[in-house]
Amino acid sequence: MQLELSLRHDFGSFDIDVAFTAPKGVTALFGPSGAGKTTVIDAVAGLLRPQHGKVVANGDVLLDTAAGVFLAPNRRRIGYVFQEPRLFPHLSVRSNLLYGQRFAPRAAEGQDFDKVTAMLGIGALLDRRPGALSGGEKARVSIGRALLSKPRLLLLDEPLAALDAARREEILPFIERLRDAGLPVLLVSHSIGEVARLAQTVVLLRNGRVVAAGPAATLFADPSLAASLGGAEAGTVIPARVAGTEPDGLIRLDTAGGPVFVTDAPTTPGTALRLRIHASDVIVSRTRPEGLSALNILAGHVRRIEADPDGRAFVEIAIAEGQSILSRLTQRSVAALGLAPGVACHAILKTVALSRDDLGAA
Ligand SMILES: Nc1ncnc2c1ncn2[C@@H]1O[C@H](COP(=O)(O)OP(=O)(O)OP(=O)(O)O)[C@@H](O)[C@H]1O
Repeated sequence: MQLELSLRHDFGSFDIDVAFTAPKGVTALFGPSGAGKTTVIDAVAGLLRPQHGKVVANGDVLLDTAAGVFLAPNRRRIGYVFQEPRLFPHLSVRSNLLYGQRFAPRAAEGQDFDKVTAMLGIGALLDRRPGALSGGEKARVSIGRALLSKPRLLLLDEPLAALDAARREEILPFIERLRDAGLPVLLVSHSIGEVARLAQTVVLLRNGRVVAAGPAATLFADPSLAASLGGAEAGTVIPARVAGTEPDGLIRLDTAGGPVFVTDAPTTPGTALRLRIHASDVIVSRTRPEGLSALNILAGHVRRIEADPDGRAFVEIAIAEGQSILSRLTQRSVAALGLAPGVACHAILKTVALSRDDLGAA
């Protein structure tokens, strides 16, 4: 499944001109408020009829202004989950879910009622009304309703924004499962942590234009994009695999740059994970440090350095072919250490800095 989109529209006070391709998996639209994220997904859903544009989902043309094609929203087979779950308050959870199912084409592939309710953990809620659900439960029901319409593509517009951290943590694994089940997802999110955890592809928007688009790991490792992709919360995502539990309880993850020890992670050896490493949690040493309490020392070399206007810099450290992590240092440290592209160095991470939030399913 692949989504190709080009879109030009002038609202008068704001004009948007974007084009990108979303391969299968989760594609995140990221950017500041007013960048045009919702406008893009509204055009995909058919809620906006742009002045110029083309939307092709797996070869099916949903919109082509040049050819006069505009498929009505209900014929696009797209599931749209809004920030606030728009459930029918007078209907039970079961009836809300069945409402989604009414739109599913008979022959369409997709998961059936029992599978969806089991996957989202909402089987016990079926006879309740939405008013008697928590925010996280409502979000799951609204994702379930969208899934039961057997969409070819799921649009998630800030589905977790209204939830607290605990409820978010409740939903994230379900979105990971959708991704793993192969359903393409276009996700709008303000949270760089969420994007890092879920997205394989990132489209960075600003002022109605695409600033950068491509594989998430590549964009996150680009120091020149770090200010836009999180700023103080910027970080990279690297693959990791659970090696086992140490006698002292720490869990060893193997990465291409060496072992990383964490306190909270799945313990089944062999489990593949995505490990997010915050740039501000990484310090850099030219020599391999001795007598240091931090256990996580990854060897690599400097690839790129990008200075900030505020006296700091993002340093990209390559730890393996195609894998980098970022460190956020003061420019003074960069100079004192003599860091420059090609210089060998060690990236040091504190074990306690690596929390469960930073580990996602691969
Ligand atoms: N129907 C409309 N008429 C006029 N302007 C509009 C319309 N819809 C959106 N806009 C403008 O387009 C711009 C982009 O809006 P959009 O909702 O796509 O941004 P966004 O990136 O989703 O922002 P946020 O993160 O705040 O939701 C905004 O300046 C908005 O005011």
